[in-house]
This record gives sequence, C-alpha cells and structure tokens, in this order.
Amino acid sequence: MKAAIVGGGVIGGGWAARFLLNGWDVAVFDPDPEAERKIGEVLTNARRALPAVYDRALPPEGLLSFHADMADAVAGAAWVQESVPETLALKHKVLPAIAAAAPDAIIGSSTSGFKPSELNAGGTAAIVAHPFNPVYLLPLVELVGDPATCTKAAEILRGIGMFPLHIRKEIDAHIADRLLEAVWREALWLVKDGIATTEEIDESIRMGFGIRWAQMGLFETYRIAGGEAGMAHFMAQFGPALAWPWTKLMDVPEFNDELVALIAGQSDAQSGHLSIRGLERLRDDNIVGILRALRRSGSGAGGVITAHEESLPDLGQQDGLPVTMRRPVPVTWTDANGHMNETHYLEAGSLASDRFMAMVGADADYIAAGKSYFTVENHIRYLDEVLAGEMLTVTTQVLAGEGKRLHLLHRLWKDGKRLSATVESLLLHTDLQTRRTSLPDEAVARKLADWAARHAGIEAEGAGRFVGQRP
Ligand SMILES: NC(=O)C1=CN([C@@H]2O[C@H](COP(=O)(O)OP(=O)(O)OC[C@H]3O[C@@H](n4cnc5c(N)ncnc54)[C@H](O)[C@@H]3O)[C@@H](O)[C@H]2O)C=CC1
Ligand SMILES: C[N+](C)(C)CC(=O)CC(=O)[O-]
Repeated sequence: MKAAIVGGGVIGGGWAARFLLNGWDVAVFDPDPEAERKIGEVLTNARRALPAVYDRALPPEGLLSFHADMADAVAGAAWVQESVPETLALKHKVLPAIAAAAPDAIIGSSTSGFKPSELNAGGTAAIVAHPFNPVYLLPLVELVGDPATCTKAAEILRGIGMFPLHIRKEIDAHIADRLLEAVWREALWLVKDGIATTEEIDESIRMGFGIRWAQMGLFETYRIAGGEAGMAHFMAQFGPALAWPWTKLMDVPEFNDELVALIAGQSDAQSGHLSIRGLERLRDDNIVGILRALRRSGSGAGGVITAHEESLPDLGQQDGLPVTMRRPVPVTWTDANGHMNETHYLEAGSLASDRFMAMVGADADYIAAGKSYFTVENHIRYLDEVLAGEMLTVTTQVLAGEGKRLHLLHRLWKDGKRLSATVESLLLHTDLQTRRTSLPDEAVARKLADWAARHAGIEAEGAGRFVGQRP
C-alpha cells in the first residue's frame, strides 16, 4: 500500500513515520530542500520509539521516496495526507491539485482548525484527519467529513495503530483542539497577569491532573471525584462555580437540571457498569504505571518520587545481612496467575545489586565517572509464590568480592520470614569507556573486602546450584 505525504514538516514527518513503520510505502512531496534530512531524523526517533510500545514485531518497513513533483508523489496512493501550513489559501491551492492527480485516494487534511466545508470550498472531497504530535506515537486522529469516507478512513487508520474519533458535526478546531485552546488561552492570561510562570503552569499540569487525564480523560475522572454519589453530586457541588470568575472563559452553558441530567446520563452510559471503587483501582493502577515510567527518566512527578524515596529511612539489616530492597509487591508485577511474574524476581535481584553497589561506593557518581559492574550470570530459584501487596524484603550476602569479581546471593523474603526466592548474581567490574573488565577503585575494593569478611561466616544455603539439580 502506498501513502503520499504532501507537506513533510513536523506533522507530515510524523505521518510518514507512522505509515512507514506499519509497512506502507511512503512518497513525500515538500518544496523544502531540507525535508529529506528532517524526515530522516524524525524517522530515526520513530524507529527508536514506536516498536518499543509493542511486544510483537511491526510489519517490515515500507519504502520511503521523495519527489520534486507533487503529482508524481501522489500517483497511485491509497491515502494522501495534506500537512502544509495552516492557511486556508494554501490548502485551497494544494487540495484540488492532489485530487486531480490522485482521484481514487482518500485525502486527509491534518488541519488543526479548518472545517471540511471550508477546506472543500473549491469542490474537493477531503476529510479532516487531525493527528496529535508525535503522530507516530499518539493514537488519536480526529476524523471530520463525509461519513462514508470517514468510515473507510477509520479502517485504514486502525490498521496503522491509530484511534480514529469520528466527530459528529463539523466545528472550528474539532474537539481536542477546542479543549487545548481553552487551556492555552487561560495559561496565556495567567502568565500575562503575572500569576504564574510558564514553568509553574507546566508543573501544575504534569504533577497533577495531566497524569489523570492521560488515563481517564475528564468526565470519568470527575465521576470518581463525585464519590459514591457520582457525577450528579459532583455537578451539584461544582456547578455553581460556573457563575464565579474561576476562568476568563465566562461564556458558559447555563447550569440547570437539564445540563446535569445530560452530563450525568452520558457519564452513567460511559462508566456506570463499574463501581466507583473499581474505577478508583483502575485509575490507581494506571497512574502507578505512568509514575513508574516517569521515574525511569526522572521527568516531572517521577523525579519527585525518586527524591522522596531517597529521604525514606535506611532499610537496616536482617539475619546479619544488609536489606537491599523492601517494598510491597506492586500489582504491575503480577501476571495472569495472580502472583508475581518470574521476570520481577530478577528485577528485585537487579535492584538489590544496584543498591549494594551504591553501598560499596559504586554509585551513580562512580558510574557517571566511567566505572561500573556488569552482571555476567544469574541463577534464580523460585521457592514460593508472592502476591500483590505482600511485603518483599531482599537481603544481600557477599559470597566473593575481590579483584574484578562481585558474587552476591540475594534472598527474597515474603513478609519478612518466608524465603520465596534466591537470586545468585555474578558481576564483573567494567570500564565504561573500553567496555572491558577492569579493577575497581581502591575505596570500592576496600569496602567490598570489608563486607565479604563480615559475611564469610554466614551459611549460603542454595548458592552454587545449577538448573535441574535435585534438592
Ligand atoms: N504542529 C502541530 O502541533 C500540529 C499541526 N497540525 C497541522 O498540520 C499541518 C502542518 O503543520 P506543521 O507540520 O506543524 O507545519 P510545518 O511548518 O512544520 O510543516 C509544513 C511543511 O509544509 C511544507 N510546504 C509548504 N508549502 C507546501 C506546498 N505547497 N506543498 C507541499 N508542502 C509544502 C513546508 O516546507 C513544511 O515542511 C497544519 O495544518 C497544522 O495545523 C496538526 C496537529 C498538530
Ligand atoms: C497547537 N495545535 C493547534 C497545532 C495543536 C494540535 O493541533 C494538536 C496537537 O498535537 O497538540
């Protein structure tokens, strides 16, 4: 299948990547002499990101071509996506030319705000297919226009992993840009009036409601905020605020019984099959997943959690061994069997190794300075299942810690007393520049030798076993 992209800037480049990575051939027309370089760079990022959200390989990538002539680019395409700058005069010039050269193609316009009736004033039959940046990652695409064309378009877009939202009536700026525009306009006032800086406004979004919106949107979130009494109660509580100066947008719908019934009724249809507690758990699991993802990069709320965690009390000791991890098992670590999945036993061992490395001075600064330990072997014994919410405590024993070698035995204790697994790990000290093994710094070697001496007399039951060995 062939897609053509007319206008290969920020959005056209994202569309090109979305189609290519889903196996479509893509032909691009853009008069910008830098278009090929720019799309190449977008594609490099898209190749890095999009496959990372899938557990199955995407189809083999299609062929990318650039054309000096627009008719050449769109000829034979099943889909043409117009993504030229947002001026109606330019769209009026480009769309009829596309329609003439690709009479059988679905023509989608990326326009952020124009209505199909405006776009097609020259007699074309384009639909609005409004995506969100980055187009190769965000699923939403708003479809506006002829229903039969939108239905066909929706099928194609689903085939490249998108979420088409067919808008019932054409309206300036569709749905999502209306919402974004309201927030944007309000933010501009807040900055202009000296109430908040751009950074404070961004923090007010990403530390709070932005995280909720990512997983439940507006109405389901507010349904939960109404507690057991639900949406109608929420509206009764906050409806009067519509008449107060809570926003510069004072052209609000009249707050009356009819509006409450309309919103509450639609909210019941959307979420009434789930209890408020069930919705809360769903929301919480989603937020936990998002927050844990944010911790990896340290962005926004993820950085707050990491900083808070560092201020929590030291983990102490158990059975003469340092405790290197203690946490309740998160629901995200469990699988279809209802218990902690095998991969997370290794994750717990890995986190414990990281913690122990930091304890001997091979911490983040040491790694940033170019030295670290690499794991070269692990052996896991699964001895007992662990359920979500159960407290998992990991102790770490040094079996050997001299020269380049660091040999650890992690014991995973359920509720502090039942041994549920052992993770035996062999790590080698490595120079991060040469990527070859090397000796640790003197201070690290000294601390390690000290821990090894303290652990030498402790029984290491279960260490040194191999797969299939009889008890
Ligand atoms: N940037 C954004 O966040 C979003 C933009 N959009 C919409 O996507 C469309 C494109 O916006 P951007 O990609 O941001 O603009 P952009 O300025 O990054 O890209 C526009 C591209 O069109 C090319 N171009 C100009 N005249 C052309 C012509 N006659 N034929 C072919 N190509 C031509 C330019 O060289 C440029 O590469 C607009 O309609 C915009 O409203 C939609 C969603 C988000
Ligand atoms: C600012 N904008 C109107 C161009 C935004 C969009 O159209 C969608 C987006 O990606 O935010």
